[in-house]
Amino acid sequence: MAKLFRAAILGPPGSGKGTISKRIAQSFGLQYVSSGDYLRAGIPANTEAGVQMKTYIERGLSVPDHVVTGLVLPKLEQLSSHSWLLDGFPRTLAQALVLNNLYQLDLVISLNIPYETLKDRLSDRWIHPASGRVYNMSFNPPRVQGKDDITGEPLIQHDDDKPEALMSRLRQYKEVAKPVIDLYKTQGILHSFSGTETNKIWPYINSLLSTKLNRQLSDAHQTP
Ligand SMILES: Nc1nc2c(ncn2[C@@H]2O[C@H](COP(=O)(O)OP(=O)(O)O)[C@@H](O)[C@H]2O)c(=O)[nH]1
Ligand SMILES: Nc1ncnc2c1ncn2[C@@H]1O[C@H](COP(=O)(O)OP(=O)(O)O)[C@@H](O)[C@H]1O
Repeated sequence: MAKLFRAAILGPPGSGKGTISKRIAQSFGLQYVSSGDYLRAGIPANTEAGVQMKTYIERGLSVPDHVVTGLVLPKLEQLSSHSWLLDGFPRTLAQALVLNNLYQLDLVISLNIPYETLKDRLSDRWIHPASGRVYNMSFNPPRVQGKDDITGEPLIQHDDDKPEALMSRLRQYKEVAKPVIDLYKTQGILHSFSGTETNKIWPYINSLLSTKLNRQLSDAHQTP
């Protein structure tokens, strides 16, 4: 059996993690595991804890580690025979250490996108709240303006995607992400990509993954 491939993509809100992850999942057949999607889907709306969690998500604040790991790790257990790509997890060092105790990642992609670009993208980001589907009015607009492509339901804009809130979200992201990035750098599995356009970064990520996955496959074939 081919060896399983485990990867994660890191980057600030708006850096294109979701957009790039979907391309990776499609091109390389990895299972896509998004902590944001699981949090949105997994939080019971009608409990006090659920209401509190929703407030974190709506404001773009980090949800407590035990809540996120409690949702993501069981999903990974279900995917024990699959190769996967994590989007948005781990976000904190505590999450990274828990993950590290269970799985050895093969590759971590880190996206470095200038603040001005993030600000422009997020102020133009529209979301279908029930599914987490994301649109951008210039980059990937919905087929009908203001409506989700699949359900036809209205799209909304998050308050925390507005420039005033974004600055503090990004500052918080940077502080929290640094030790996570350092951990993966030390392990020699970190690959960073900088730029302002997803379509220009994508060919480099595509080629990195092709190389890594081919190498992994040929190593697996050589193992007696
Ligand atoms: N203009 C522009 N928008 C982009 C580009 N890449 C992604 N986006 C949009 O920017 C927003 C943030 O991207 P997303 O993948 O949700 O980032 P995430 O928060 O890191 O998961 C979305 O509205 C995307 O459609 C790009 O190269 N140019
Ligand atoms: N690993 C995580 N740790 C803590 N909170 C998280 C994590 N992943 C997602 N969240 C919460 O879910 C929200 C939505 O996540 P996501 O869809 O990845 O959006 P974004 O890329 O804009 O941060 C985040 O703003 C945050 O509140």
